[in-house]
Amino acid sequence: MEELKYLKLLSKQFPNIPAVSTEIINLKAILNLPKSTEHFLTDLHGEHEAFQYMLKTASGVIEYKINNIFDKELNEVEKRDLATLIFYPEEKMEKIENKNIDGLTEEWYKDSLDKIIKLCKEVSSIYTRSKVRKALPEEFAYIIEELLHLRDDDENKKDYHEQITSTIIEIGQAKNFIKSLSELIQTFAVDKLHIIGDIYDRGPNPHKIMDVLKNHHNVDIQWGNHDILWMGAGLGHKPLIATAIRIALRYGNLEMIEEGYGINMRPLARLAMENYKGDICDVFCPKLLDKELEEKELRISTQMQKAIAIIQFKLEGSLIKRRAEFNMNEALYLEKIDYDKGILYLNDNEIELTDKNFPTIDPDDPYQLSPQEEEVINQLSESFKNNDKLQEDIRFLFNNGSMYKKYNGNLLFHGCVPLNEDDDFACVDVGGRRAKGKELLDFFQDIIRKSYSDTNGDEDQRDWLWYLWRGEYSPLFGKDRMTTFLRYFTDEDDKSLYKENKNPYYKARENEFTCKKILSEFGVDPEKGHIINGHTPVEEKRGESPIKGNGRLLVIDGGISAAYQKKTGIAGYTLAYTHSELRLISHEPFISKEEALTKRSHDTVSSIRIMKFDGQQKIADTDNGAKLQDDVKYLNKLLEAYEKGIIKEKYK
Ligand SMILES: O=P(O)(O)OC[C@H]1O[C@](O)(COP(=O)(O)O)[C@@H](O)[C@@H]1O
Ligand SMILES: [Mn+2]
Repeated sequence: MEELKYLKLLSKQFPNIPAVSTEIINLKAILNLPKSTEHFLTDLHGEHEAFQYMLKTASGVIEYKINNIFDKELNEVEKRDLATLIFYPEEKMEKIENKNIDGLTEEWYKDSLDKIIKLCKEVSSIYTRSKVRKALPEEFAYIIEELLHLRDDDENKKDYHEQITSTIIEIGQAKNFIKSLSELIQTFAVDKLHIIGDIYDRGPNPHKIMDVLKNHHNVDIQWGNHDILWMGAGLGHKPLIATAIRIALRYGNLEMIEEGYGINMRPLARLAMENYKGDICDVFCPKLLDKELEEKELRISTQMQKAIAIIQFKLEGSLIKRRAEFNMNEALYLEKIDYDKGILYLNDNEIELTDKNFPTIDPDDPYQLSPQEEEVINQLSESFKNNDKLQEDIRFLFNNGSMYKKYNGNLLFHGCVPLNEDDDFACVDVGGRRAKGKELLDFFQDIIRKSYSDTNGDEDQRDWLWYLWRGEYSPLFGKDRMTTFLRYFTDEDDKSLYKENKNPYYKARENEFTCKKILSEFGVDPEKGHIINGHTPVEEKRGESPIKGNGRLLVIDGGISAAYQKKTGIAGYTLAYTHSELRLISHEPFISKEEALTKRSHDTVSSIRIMKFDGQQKIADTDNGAKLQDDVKYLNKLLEAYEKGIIKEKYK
């Protein structure tokens, strides 16, 4: 009965036998198309240019195609020229124009258009006509569609094709065409983009990465700890705002806050100058990566970092006291200090502080903000909450992100599934109950969504975002503690004070057994699926492998973040999942767009094949394919109902 009701509903969309039949034929054809490419990136950490490059090149997929199609026809330099024209069409054309006396000749345009059209045909060939049509730029949709559907061997249409390209050149539209077609190639080369977390912090341009993601045709995000930090900050959570600003100052990225988001930092600068005047506080000096600051600017920025760090520690202290269930008393440092002597009493140890200047701390009430600190953080909180760009960015993160994702037989998450010392799922007290494994991640996901949708701004809910940033059982953080305070204020020979211990997950994931257990817990086939992780830079230099658990788990954070490249020795891994293989790609550090444009040889990416499929993976083998197959099943039933007269056909 239920089924009949459903079929009747379906008959509104497909009112007669020809309509149902057309749809069945259409869906069956789609199921037979090759699976489109998925591209996995992680830990972008504000490195907008490197990210753009990986995206534009589809981690080597485009160069790979150029190699295949133009194998004999073009030499290495010509192939690279074609590749860079597709990656950076405007800049590349400008370069050639400036170099050649004749500028861009008609012959050059013709030749380039021909090659680009050929490549575009190839990358779009795995999609249905209707999907291709939807991706076309409005202004040239009709012409591009014509060009893409002309067959190379159709002699009759050869003149027609040539006529189109020469007219494009004649009417001065060749540049625009090359640009549009290049963008199309980039769009078609990768159908689905997965970002396994950490878009924010350390690098200079997370706000620009967000703009790219917001415009992407098909992206999902698995939240990282640094994203949660900004999502909470955007909701006005003060300890998270203080942390986000502190990290921006630490990495010399004030510009991102002031210009990228247009947040006024003058009140904090004033507070810093008034309270920390003459304070040397070297440890608060920004880690400058590629720019130099003037002496005065450097001093102010250093003092600002200290000022906001103290605000952060005070706010965190109050939060830890308010939320006993977070179990973080260990981090209540400010009340364990003898301010006259400058000594920290920690677990029976007396530790001399390296910096004893705490002008805004009242030893009797160390977590109390001074009136000026209070004013500054309130003003910052209002600026964050009322900032249109930031609100747009975090809305996108809340709406398009999740704690984990199951996609085409793989399990994607940023950090870990917390385990205990016995390598079992850690059982954690959360929100008045105990949860572990998938249930724990679902709990967090739920609370994150509520923290956004609950417009009354329940502070208790938002504290969980802070917990996810740095709590012991946070699947996004995956360490037992965060030792920021100790790293700023102590300098013991014994660096164990600073040690942040990773959750047992990070050892256990070396075992195939644990990986399979986790895959099963999340309902993913343990024999075929993979866990795909970010978060911990793979130290290739020290011989660490990104492939763990006998191939069941892949860590693709090799450090796109410039700040981590010394440690890793490379510039990150990405993963491409095509219809024929799963391929892990290791990248050399990205220097600059300029260098990418002038390089004469092809990209120095090396790749490891994780899995090669027998034959070709079809759409029928994907999650979407399963849904389509289900649709076909019901359409067949509808067809039968029409044939048997159970449901009456309608014709207009
Ligand atoms: O190097 P910094 O800026 O002090 O940051 C270190 C902090 O970042 C973290 O590594 C977290 O960031 P990641 O997710 O990028 O690892 C903390 O564990 C650590 O306390
Ligand atoms: Mn992380």
